[in-house]
Amino acid sequence: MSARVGVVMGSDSDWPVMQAAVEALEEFGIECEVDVVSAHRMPQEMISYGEQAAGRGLGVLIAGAGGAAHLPGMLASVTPLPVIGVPVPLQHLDGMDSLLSIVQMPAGVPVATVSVGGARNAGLLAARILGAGTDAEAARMREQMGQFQESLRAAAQEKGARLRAKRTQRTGFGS
Ligand SMILES: Nc1c(C(=O)O)ncn1[C@@H]1O[C@H](COP(=O)(O)O)[C@@H](O)[C@H]1O
Repeated sequence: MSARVGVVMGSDSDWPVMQAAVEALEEFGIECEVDVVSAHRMPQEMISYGEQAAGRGLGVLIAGAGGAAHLPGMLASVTPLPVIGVPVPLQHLDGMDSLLSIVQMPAGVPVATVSVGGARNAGLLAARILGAGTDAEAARMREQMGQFQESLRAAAQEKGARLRAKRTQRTGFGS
């Protein structure tokens, strides 16, 4: 099966953050490809990657970058596919630079931006986008997403139960 999601990043130094997107996709059995594609450092290759992505069978692009993070927006400008941007936090500015560079896109060129370092949600959002189709793959994705959401609900309930149990264990003054 060919890759359905392209997970690209400005540098291999982004991988510790971006691998969470790949892990989420793998949980959903979604084939993905991973590469370094930089708008700043390899502009021609970046344009080719974006222009060819849909024709190669990809359905969603996840693009992570740090600092002056132009990669997600530039990819969005040359592909009709949905692009999810992941602001990667660097040593300075706590990722605010990455976040603002990705999220403040001009009208007409949308990038769905997740939180700073939010690569896992980027993977989950890609799964949801693929699950919005009308084919069998989409139906399978929706089914699995439902199960995943059910597991979230169960985990949250468990947290509540733990908290309540902790409070009822309190004995005496000041405990
Ligand atoms: N923001 C971009 C782009 C781009 O947007 O084209 N290309 C590389 N970078 C970012 O530079 C940071 C430092 O990269 P190095 O670690 O290679 O110096 C990375 O977070 C990368 O995403």
